Amino acid sequence: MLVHINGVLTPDEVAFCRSILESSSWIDGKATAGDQAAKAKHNMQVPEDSAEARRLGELILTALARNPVFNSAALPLRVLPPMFNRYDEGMSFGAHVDGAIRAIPGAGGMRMRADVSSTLFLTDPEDYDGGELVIEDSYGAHAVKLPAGDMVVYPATSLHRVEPITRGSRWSSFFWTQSMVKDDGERTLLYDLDLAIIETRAQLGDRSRATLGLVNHYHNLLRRWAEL
Ligand SMILES: O=C(O)CCC(=O)C(=O)O
Ligand SMILES: [Fe+2]
Repeated sequence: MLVHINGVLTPDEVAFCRSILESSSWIDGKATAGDQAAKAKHNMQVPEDSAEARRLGELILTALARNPVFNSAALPLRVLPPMFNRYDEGMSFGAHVDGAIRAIPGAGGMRMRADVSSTLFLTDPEDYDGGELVIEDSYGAHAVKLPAGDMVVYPATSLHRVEPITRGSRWSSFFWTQSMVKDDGERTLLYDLDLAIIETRAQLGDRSRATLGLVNHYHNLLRRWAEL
């Protein structure tokens, strides 16, 4: 399931992130990629352990914690500290799949499973050409290019790529989430059910038996599928 989440960061937060990133150091993005992905990866990243990445990462984690759509779609158990990348003219990231298991920085060798991938856009679409994030699923390929502050969430199981930049520069934050529900199909059912519950609550109120029944069903499915 591919979900577009509006306004994860406010315009002020985007501007703040961009001002910090402007004075950060940048390294070759191959530093954090596995062997196959590294060959396809032509971009720049802020070093994971830099003060700038940590500070902005905290800001994004706080924004995610308050975002109901992210919490419903990803059902996060752990979120890896957000990282920051940039593609200047001519840069791209060819087709690849994200590694299944990642080390949690500073957690004494603890690792987590990457179930959900996210890109949070920090550049508005009119400021660059190319740079679409193209995600493949059983319905075909989806090209995603969102306003600054918006985010796309997609299953880490999908092949994806970033098209070459032909003008300007595309900045974003990207990160992985271990979900309480590792299977994308089950997560999608829970997300759709949550949307139906929101609609039912609005139309029938919280005291209706229909609302109560659906909420009961939601929690019972989550109880059945969640791994903590
Ligand atoms: O820049 C993006 O939108 C995606 C980055 C990506 O796919 C990755 O770093 O694995
Ligand atoms: Fe990726």
